[in-house]
Amino acid sequence: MYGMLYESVQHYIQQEYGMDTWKKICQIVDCKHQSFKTHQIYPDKLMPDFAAALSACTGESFDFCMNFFGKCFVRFFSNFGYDKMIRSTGRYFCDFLQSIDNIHVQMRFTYPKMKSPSMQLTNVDDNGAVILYRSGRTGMSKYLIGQMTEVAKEFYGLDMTAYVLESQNDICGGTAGPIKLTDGPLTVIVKYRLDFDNRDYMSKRVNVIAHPSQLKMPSVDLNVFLELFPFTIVLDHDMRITLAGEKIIETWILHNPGVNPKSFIGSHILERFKCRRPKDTLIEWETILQMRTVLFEFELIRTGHNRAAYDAALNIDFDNFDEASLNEAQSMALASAQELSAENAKDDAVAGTSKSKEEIDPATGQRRHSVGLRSILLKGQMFYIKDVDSLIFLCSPLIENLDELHGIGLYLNDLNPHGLSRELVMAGWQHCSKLEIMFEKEEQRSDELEKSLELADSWKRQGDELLYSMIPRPIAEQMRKSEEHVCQSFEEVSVIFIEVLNVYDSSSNNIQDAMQAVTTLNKVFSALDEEIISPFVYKVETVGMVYMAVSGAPDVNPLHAEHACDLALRVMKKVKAHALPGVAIRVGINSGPVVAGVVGLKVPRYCLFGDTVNTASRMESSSDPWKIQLSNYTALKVQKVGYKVEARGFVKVKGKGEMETYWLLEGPE
Ligand code: HEM
Ligand SMILES: Nc1nc2c(ncn2[C@@H]2O[C@H](COP(=O)(O)OP(=O)(O)OP(=O)(O)O)[C@@H](O)[C@H]2O)c(=O)[nH]1
Repeated sequence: MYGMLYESVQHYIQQEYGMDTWKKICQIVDCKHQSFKTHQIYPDKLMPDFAAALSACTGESFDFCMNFFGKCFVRFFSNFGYDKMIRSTGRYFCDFLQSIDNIHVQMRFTYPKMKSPSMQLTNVDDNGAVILYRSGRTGMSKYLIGQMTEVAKEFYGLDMTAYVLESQNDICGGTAGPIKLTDGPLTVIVKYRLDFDNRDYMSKRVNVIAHPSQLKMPSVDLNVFLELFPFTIVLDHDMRITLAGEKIIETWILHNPGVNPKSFIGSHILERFKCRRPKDTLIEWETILQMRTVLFEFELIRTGHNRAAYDAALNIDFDNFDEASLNEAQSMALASAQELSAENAKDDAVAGTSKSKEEIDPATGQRRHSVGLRSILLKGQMFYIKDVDSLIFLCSPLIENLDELHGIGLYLNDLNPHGLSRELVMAGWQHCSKLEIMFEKEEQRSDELEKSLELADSWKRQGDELLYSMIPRPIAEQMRKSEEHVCQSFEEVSVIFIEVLNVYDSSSNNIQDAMQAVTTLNKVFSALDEEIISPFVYKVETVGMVYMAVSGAPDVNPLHAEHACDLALRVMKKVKAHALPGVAIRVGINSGPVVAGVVGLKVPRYCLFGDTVNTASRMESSSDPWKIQLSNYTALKVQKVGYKVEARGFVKVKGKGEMETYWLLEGPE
């Protein structure tokens, strides 16, 4: 499915539910796309997966989400100026409903690989209408309701409610989980009742009075139609071709060399054509009579393989058919035509059962090339002509560009001059070449955008890592969300100070010594960093040879004293194992209340304030090498849970007087 539909989903989920929800949905769906390219095709199943993920994130039902996506699409396509197209479809909502097919068909140049649904208005009344939706995709029926509701409201000021009257193969409908959206063998058919105020349309429709001059006009001779529309065919109640425009017969012969040209007239339409749109339509008089507002597409069945056979077959005199009189080329043409038509019949038999055999080449999205000529696709509507009690398929060939025109074996002058076919081909051709340039430019731009998004993403990640190294992640995220300054008080934390000893003799002026000291210090501090296990312990800062950490902030942690002691014991062991010559460390820990906050603008730091910090620092500065000194309060806390401590006695601590302290010997068994 084209990226435009997913762009609308992404845009409005971000707008209505926020970027975090969108990111969460992408995670659930495992969607790798940072953005969607309008004209690129993505897997169909993404749409229901997004709906199921949004349903899981918001608690809304799956159907609600698909309905929401349909509304998003209508709001979004105005960005492409398509709202003008909707407004121009007609004065009334019913005019629009009858034009949806046409809208998609007209979009073929812009979305050449589009496999759009077909819609058919089967009934209109003062209170609304009944519409039949056919599609090769499952799960989109509520999406369509969202689209129609939004168009009714936005473009026609109508409050419309839609509900499903009956449906075939539609597995949507309240399913909470993702559903498989496949272009499978099934054709989804859903009949909706649309309730809205339709009195204006009905009144104007009934009161259309033919101009008096029209009443006297003679009925039109069918042959005039056939001249005006040379690809037209006329059908009787058995759906047999009773009349046909000269161009369609000529093309049929071109595509079926060696088959009696006269056999075209009188044959059943399905002997000569495959109905491409609407899919799986019953080609019977009564059914088609109900579908006069629907756009049909019929593909000419061809056994055509090359011009030589065609040229040879041209002079076969089928009226006085005498096999013996055929020359070699004509006999070959006849034989290969019969052989290919048998093959075609076999193909159709296979396609008939699987119904999924697409004539569309999945790689290019174009109709598969025949061995020689391309098949021709006729697009038009079925009209009932009362005078002759016949259906006329008023159509013209759907040709996207000059290459396709040649591929079918036609020329511009084969297309009726007054219809738009020629302009369409030329416009299509120019349009396509312009579009191709635009697509390439857009592809480049979106690749650049994709790359810059990835680059921005990696920069953001690096920035975040840098930020989280200065400020704890929860604090940084809190700061992102609100402008106000972050400052918190904690009832009880444990602060750890670790000083690295004998790394550097400050009296030495020797550069080598200084560089050696930096290397050693970096080694020790890196070893300490590896022991910081978030969120139990957080590294606050390093000042000179001193490394400061805290347990219990920013994430409150009742076991802060234990985690602080565990860190100290691990670090002691690790630095000893490094056996750096002459280097030793000493550790001090204290527990108590602190105030924590981010200070500074240039290099914002997460700092702790309070006497607890000062005392912890004193525990370290008055400790011995290779020793862990605990304040009295911390020692008693951890002793209760099995940590082995040894009383050091009373120590004279600067600014604190005599303090009873303890050595930490080891952790609990
Ligand atoms: C006016 C501009 C519109 C454009 C450019 C447009 C284009 C498209 C495109 C590109 C697709 C995807 C098909 C594919 O990728 O194979 C699509 C699908 C679809 N469109 Fe439109 N569309 C338009 C209007 C509408 C409107 C007004 C409706 C109905 C009210 C509608 C109903 C649908 C539905 C139901 C699908 C889903 C495919 C499916 O059911 O098979 N579209 N359309
Ligand atoms: N690294 C670090 N040390 C701190 C912090 N807060 C206090 N200290 C140290 O804790 C010790 C005791 O602090 P105070 O009681 O304020 O003593 P002071 O008079 O400011 O500093 P001294 O000159 O060391 O006595 C001092 O050595 C401070 O440097 C801090 O946030 N980070």
